[in-house]
Amino acid sequence: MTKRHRLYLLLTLVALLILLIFSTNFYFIRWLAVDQEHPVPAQVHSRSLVPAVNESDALIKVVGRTASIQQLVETRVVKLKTVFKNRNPRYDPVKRGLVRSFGAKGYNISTVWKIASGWPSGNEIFPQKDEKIGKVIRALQEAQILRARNTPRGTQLKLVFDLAGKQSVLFKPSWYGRDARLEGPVYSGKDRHNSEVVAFHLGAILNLRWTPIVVGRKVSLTEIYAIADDELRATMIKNDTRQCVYGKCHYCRQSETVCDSSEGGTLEGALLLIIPGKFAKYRSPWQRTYQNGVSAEWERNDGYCAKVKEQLPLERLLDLIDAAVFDFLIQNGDRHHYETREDRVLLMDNGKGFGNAFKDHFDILAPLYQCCMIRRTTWERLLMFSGGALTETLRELNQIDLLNPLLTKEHYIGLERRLLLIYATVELCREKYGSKILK
Ligand SMILES: Nc1ncnc2c1ncn2[C@@H]1O[C@H](COP(=O)(O)OP(=O)(O)OP(=O)(O)O)[C@@H](O)[C@H]1O
Ligand SMILES: [Mn+2]
Repeated sequence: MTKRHRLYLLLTLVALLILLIFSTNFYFIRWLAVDQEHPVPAQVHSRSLVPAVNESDALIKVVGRTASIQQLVETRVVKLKTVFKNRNPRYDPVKRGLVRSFGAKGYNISTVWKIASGWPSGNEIFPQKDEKIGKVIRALQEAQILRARNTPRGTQLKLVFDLAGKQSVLFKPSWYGRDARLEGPVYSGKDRHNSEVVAFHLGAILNLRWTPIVVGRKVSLTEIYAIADDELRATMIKNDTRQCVYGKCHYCRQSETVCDSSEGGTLEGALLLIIPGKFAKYRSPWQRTYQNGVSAEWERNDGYCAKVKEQLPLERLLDLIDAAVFDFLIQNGDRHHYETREDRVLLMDNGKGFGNAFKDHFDILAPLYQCCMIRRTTWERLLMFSGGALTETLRELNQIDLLNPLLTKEHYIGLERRLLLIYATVELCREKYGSKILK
């Protein structure tokens, strides 16, 4: 071999070596991106592979990731088949059954509360179809309020009323008008009483009957003052002639009151029937940090669900995914903790929904798109209410409430828009992993 030949051979070997290193790396990166253990749609994952950034850019990175998944899902919405866009005739008898059950009707005050307290089983708080629901609703709307006090439970202003017939209820007052539009983080603002009522109706429609029974009601704070205990009275003040209250709680301030209206002399609020039984409280695995610019692990790690799967039984995870679907529809991004009854997840505290009809906080759906699974029963129920049937049914239930209209037209439009986003998310998961995503 000449010197020249040896040089050629050496150069060829070096080139081959470089090629080998390059291709191994390429396959390694691809393997990372496919990520079998952490089921996330492939496109979702690769589009979210944002170049590494320094810590101060962390939020941008997080926003970039969620936004790219959202973009992908939004693109998929356009291609949804007609089953997702047309009405499914099967919803109609279900709607009629619900409207009949929920329709307010006459009751006996000495038996009505016992009926309701006998219903809860596991996390199901009321029956699927029972005209006695209408009796409980009417009783909540009409029963005389005998005593009132403050409760420090939770962090926001809440009262406890003792109703005739020996039943206590929680009262969450109205802080906003129906067309309020809250900007900023998803958990902004105070409770929305209408959200509590709508959540009850939506839970019935989706057959996630895990919410308390709730009605809207106007109460006179002047009358409440007369039956309030001393502690509550101490937080009730007059503004001109109107009676106001600020209560005692973590976020209660004398400068932040709710008051009787000047016209009718009443204040709107939601009356929540107290769910009997013992609850356990857990930190949500998808809890937010509640700090601007600080992200939680679930916001950074697309493979986060694999970790949650190691820590929770499948049933709990499926409950949390159902809750995420529910919360995404109402736009409640504040389920920092969840409570269980007989080991099943409750949908308690639904006051942070419907803050902004024009906004879809997509990351509320993270449990669904990060785990890529959903209960088959939930999926089929969602499909039953396609093509506008969801809000048609919801409007009819909402109409039964004394505070109707509970939502503006824009909120109903928002609900339908989000339902399509849920369909598209599940379809993307199904395309990637097949029908095994339905549990
Ligand atoms: N309908 C109900 N039946 C029984 N208990 C209830 C009901 N609603 C709320 N609670 C209890 O009261 C606690 C506080 O209620 P809620 O979570 O609605 O208040 P909050 O002020 O929004 O609290 P947070 O700021 O922690 O979200 C709940 O954790 C739950 O244990
Ligand atoms: Mn809350």
